This record gives sequence, C-alpha cells and structure tokens, in this order.
Amino acid sequence: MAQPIDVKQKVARKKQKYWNGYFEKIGSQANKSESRDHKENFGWQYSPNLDPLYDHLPHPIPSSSIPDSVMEYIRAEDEIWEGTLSCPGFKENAIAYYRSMLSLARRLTKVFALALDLDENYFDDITTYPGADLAFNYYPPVSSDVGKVKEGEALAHDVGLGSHTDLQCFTLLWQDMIGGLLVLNRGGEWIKATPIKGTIVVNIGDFLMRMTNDKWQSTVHRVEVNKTSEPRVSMPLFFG
Ligand SMILES: O=C(O)CCC(=O)C(=O)O
Ligand SMILES: [Fe+2]
Repeated sequence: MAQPIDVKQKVARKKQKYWNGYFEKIGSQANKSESRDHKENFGWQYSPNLDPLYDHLPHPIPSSSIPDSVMEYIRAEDEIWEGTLSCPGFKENAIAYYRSMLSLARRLTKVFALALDLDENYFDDITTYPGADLAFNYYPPVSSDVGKVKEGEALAHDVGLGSHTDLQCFTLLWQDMIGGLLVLNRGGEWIKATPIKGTIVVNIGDFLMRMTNDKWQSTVHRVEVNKTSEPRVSMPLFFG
C-alpha cells in the first residue's frame, strides 16, 4: 500500500470484472448510513490453481479437469498478479498465506460440523471448490485525511469500515496490534475485538447462519476510523 498510486492503479479493481485487485481509499461504503470506508485494499477470489487440494494436478490446471458447472463460477483474474511484480516477494507471500488459510478453513469446517452434531466430513463435498476470497485491508491514519472527508460528514461518524455482516460461511481474520475492530453482541452493545498476538478472529457469515437455520448468527462488525499514527492492517479470508 506504500507504493505510488499509479503503481497500485495498474491493478485497480475497476479494471477487472470481478472482485480482484486494488480498491482505492474512500472507494467503498460498506454501510450506506455511515461514512465511506477509510481504507484501501487488495483482494482476490478463489482459483483452483492456488488451492492445496489440487496440488497433485498439472498447473495451470487444464479446464478439462474442472467441472463446467464449477468453471462458470470461478472469478479469479490472474492478470492482477502481473501488476504486482514490481514488489519483490509480494505475490509469493500473498499466495503462501492464502494457501495456509485455505487449509485452516477446511480444518475448521470439521470442527464446525462436530459442533453441529454432524459427521466431521459433512462440509467436505460442498467445499471442493469453495468461495474463498482474501483481502489485505489497509486503514491509513485518518488525521492526514480529514480534509478529504466529504463536507457535512462529521469525523465522529466516520468509520474505517462500515457495519456489516460477512456474506460467506465464515471469515478467518488476522489483524495487527493497532485495534479498531468492533463486534455487536446479542445485547446490542459494540464490543472491542482487542487484538491478541498469535490469534485470528473467526466470524460467522450469512451462509452459515442460513445453513444452521439461524442457530449460529452472522456477526455484525465494523472498524473504527484509525486515529492512531500508524496504519492498521487486517487480512480476512472469506470462506464458504
Ligand atoms: O479489518 C477488520 O478488522 C475487519 C475487516 C472486515 O470486516 C472485512 O473486510 O469484511
Ligand atoms: Fe467483515
């Protein structure tokens, strides 16, 4: 994110058809009743080519090895990686992280299945080609940005990322030690998800809420505007 804007715009999401690439600051608004989001991010969508489950196949995986009914839902746009090559190691490290999170997510589906009194392999068949999207979120310190806040929007109402639930089954969220993530508890109070070193936050998403007939509820959460002097980084994997 420290790259010049023209380098980042080379991989701009608006040049892509799907949710792949770089999204500029104040470019999104997760909740229309709150401010635009004071964050930028780089994200990408699932590709079987990155999935450890298919390491035994030749790469790139021939499309004949993937069912047509799956191919039509693959949203990866590999050209985004070309535009990141000026950052040595970025692509390799990003993909290594993605692959470990994908493996962890699959292990967690077994824990969830057992917790729901199901066979531990219950989710295996429906996660062979999962929705698995990763984002690197970057929340710059907002003090230097205040002048750019839309007129009429009080800073007190500004958010890093507006209140929302995640769409997929669950999210594995790594966050740095800056803090700012809030979750809404069942009593309607916003609770700080204070960062704990070496841990990740697991949020239930809307699909799992639907699949469990609302027994497990998707977590409403948001991120406060970053008023510290350091940028904040988080890395969610949305899995479903
Ligand atoms: O940055 C965070 O802590 C939360 C990110 C998030 O909720 C999202 O990207 O959906
Ligand atoms: Fe979220």
